[in-house]
Amino acid sequence: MEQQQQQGATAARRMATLASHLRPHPASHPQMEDASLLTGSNCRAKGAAPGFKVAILGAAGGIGQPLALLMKMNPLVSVLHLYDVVNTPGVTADISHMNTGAVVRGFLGQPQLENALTGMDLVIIPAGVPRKPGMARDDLFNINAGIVRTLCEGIAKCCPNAIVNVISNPVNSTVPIAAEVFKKAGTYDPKRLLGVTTLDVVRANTFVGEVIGLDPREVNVPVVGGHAGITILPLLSQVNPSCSFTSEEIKYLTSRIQNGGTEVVEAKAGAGSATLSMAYAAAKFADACLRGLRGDAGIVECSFVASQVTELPFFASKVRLGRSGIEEILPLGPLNEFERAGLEKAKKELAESIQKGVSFINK
Ligand SMILES: NC(=O)c1ccc[n+]([C@@H]2O[C@H](COP(=O)([O-])OP(=O)(O)OC[C@H]3O[C@@H](n4cnc5c(N)ncnc54)[C@H](O)[C@@H]3O)[C@@H](O)[C@H]2O)c1
Ligand SMILES: O=C(O)C[C@H](O)C(=O)O
Repeated sequence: MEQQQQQGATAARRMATLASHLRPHPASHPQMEDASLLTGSNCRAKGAAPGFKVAILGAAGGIGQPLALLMKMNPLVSVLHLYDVVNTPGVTADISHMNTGAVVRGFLGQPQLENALTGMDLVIIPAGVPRKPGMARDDLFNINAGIVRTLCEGIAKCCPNAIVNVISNPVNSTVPIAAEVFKKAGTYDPKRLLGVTTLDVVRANTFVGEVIGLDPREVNVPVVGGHAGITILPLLSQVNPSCSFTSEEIKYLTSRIQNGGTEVVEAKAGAGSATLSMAYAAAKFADACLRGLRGDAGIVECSFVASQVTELPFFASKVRLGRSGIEEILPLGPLNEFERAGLEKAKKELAESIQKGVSFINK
């Protein structure tokens, strides 16, 4: 009797799956946004393992696509929403065939933004234009500021408690923009808004590993300040494992880390900026946020966040992640003279970039 009931339930589920794939669909693709497949934040999606719900905004882009692939591979993710203004049907179909746990759904264009965001635990934003040779990140402000504002208005409305990871440049301004949007909406929680600076740490670990002859996975370099040129401040005096550098090495490493983005922009010669290493870095950071949400202890990453570590309202430094997002902002630790001088220069530029973002929303 019990066995017959089980067989009946299995057959019904298989029929429903088949029907959902055969049903004519407005977006002409079975994996695209469909109200019948959307679940509340407490429900488990059809066929999904327990886990977190993650949205990527700008998912069809150079970063978005490999990031979608990496998040589909993350066992902590049960539902993955891919939103963009172009090409999400193809990216969604492609990624959804991976036999990993997360259920993937695509959302195309502004009318589908709210469905993309509803019920999300983590929203990652790589939407926006990238640099071309000769440009500074700040040259992207005019286009990307408006994109980030619109997306954050959607977050405030549809998933105000989500952790938000901002990748879109200029990060030193887009994070303050996001904060101002959330303040206006009455949903701002500084513990849940994080600018992604992980690529600076990833690069620093790689370049320092090369110089000292260590596997980069065994190296940890804190990189503080912000995410543009001289605001990127690697603390080479605090490298773990502890090591010393000549002054030539310090100059070389600092400059290479600060200009890592430009190195890629120039090598790509007009075809964009870092996408693959960035997707790796973003996936690493998102995984840390999810492990924090799960309640894992001792998760520490550098990130550009609302901060009292300096007199500036935002600053990148080590933060401890937990169930509520940022649980602690760690102090900078002792800086040497070279780093103190770098910090003063960084703060001047950072203050202007932060103010530019704040004024954009409050003009
Ligand atoms: N934080 C970092 O360390 C870091 C590193 C690399 C790149 N970036 C930045 O990330 C951004 C994206 O870079 P990319 O190489 O992926 O660019 P890309 O042009 O390849 O992709 C951007 C995607 O955003 C989409 N998009 C544009 N407007 C949108 C909107 N309103 N809503 C949703 N999606 C929208 C585009 O359609 C495109 O698919 C750039 O601003 C770049 O400077 C940041
Ligand atoms: O350099 C860029 O424009 C992209 C990104 O900020 C990077 O550091 O690679």
